[in-house]
Amino acid sequence: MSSYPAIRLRRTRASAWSRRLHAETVLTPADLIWPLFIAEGDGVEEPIASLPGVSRWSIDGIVARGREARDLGIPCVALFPNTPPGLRSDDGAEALNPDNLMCRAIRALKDKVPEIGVLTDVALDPYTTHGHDGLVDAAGYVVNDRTADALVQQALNQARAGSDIIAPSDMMDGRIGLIRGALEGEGHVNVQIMSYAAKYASAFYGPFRDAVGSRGLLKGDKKTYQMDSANAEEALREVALDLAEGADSVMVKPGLPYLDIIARVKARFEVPVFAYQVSGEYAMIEAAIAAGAAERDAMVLETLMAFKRAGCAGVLTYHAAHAARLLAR
Ligand SMILES: NCC(=O)CCC(=O)O
Ligand SMILES: [Mg+2]
Repeated sequence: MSSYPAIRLRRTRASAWSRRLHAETVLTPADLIWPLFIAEGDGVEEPIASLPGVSRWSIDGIVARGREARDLGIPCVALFPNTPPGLRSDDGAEALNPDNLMCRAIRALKDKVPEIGVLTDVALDPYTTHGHDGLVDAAGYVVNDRTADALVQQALNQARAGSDIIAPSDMMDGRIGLIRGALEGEGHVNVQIMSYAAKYASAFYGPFRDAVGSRGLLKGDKKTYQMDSANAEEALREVALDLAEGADSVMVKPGLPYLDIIARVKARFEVPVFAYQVSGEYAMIEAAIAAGAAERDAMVLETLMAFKRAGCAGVLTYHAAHAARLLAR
C-alpha cells in the first residue's frame, strides 16, 4: 500500500473547470460600487496625480461614466464633489444648496441613467475651509450635535435631488437615527442609508483629499471622530448602534487593512456589509504595478475577491470599471 495520502486536496485544483466548480466565493460586476469625483464645468476631465487612472469629471462626464457603469453591469456609483474654493466656508453651507455640484450630478444621473443606483456621501469635508467633516468650535474640536443637525439637512438635500443611498461618512454619534427620522418625515421611505459605521482615522485617505480638494485645507487630523486602528470591539459597538438607529447596510473603511473587522461584523450581525477600498489602497496597488512589482489584472481581482471572502455584499473601489471589464471576459 502507498504511504501517500488518499485525501488529496490538490485533486479538485487540477483543472480550470474544477477550480471554477469548487469556488466558494464569486465576484461579479454586481458586487461593485464605483466612486466618481465631480468637477465644475462642461467637457472637463481633470486627472488626479496621486490617483493615476482616476479623474474628476464635469457632470456630462459623470453621466457618461454612469452609462459605462450600467453597460458593465455595475449597479451603483458613489459621488464626491470637488467644490470650487470660493464656495467653501467655515460651516460648509454649500452642502445644503439644492443646486450644488452634488445635487446637479444626482439629478443628471437619475434623469439620464435611471437604471443605476446613486450613492451620495454625507459629511461636510468637501465643503469646509478647514477640511473637517463637521462644524468646528473655537478650540478646533468638531462638535457632534450641531454637526449632526447639519448632516440631516445635507441628507434631505440629497434625497430631494434623487439620491438612492445616503451614506454618512462623518462618524458623528447619533446621526443615523436623526437622518432616518428626517427621511421618513419627508416621505423618502425607500431612500436607503449605508452607514460608514466603522471608519478609521487612516493614513490611506491622502489621494482622496487631493481629489476633493481638501488636503491642503485640513487642519490637524480626524482622530477625535474617526476610529483608532487599535480597536475592533468598538467597531462592533459602532455597527450595533447604526443598525439600531435604522441603517440598511454598514460599511467598514478602509478595506484591506481591516478585513478582520469586516469578518467580525459579518459574523456578529449577518447584515449587508460593504467595504471601501480607499484611495491609498488603490494608489498602493497602482504604484506596485508601475514599479513592475505586480501584475494589475490579477492583483485587482485578488484584492476584490478578498472582500467577498471576508463576507462583503459589495465593495466601493476605484478599480470598479476595470474589474468589471475583466469579469465580463
Ligand atoms: N468619505 C469618503 C472617503 O473619505 C474616501 C476615502 C478614500 O478613498 O481615501
Ligand atoms: Mg457611530
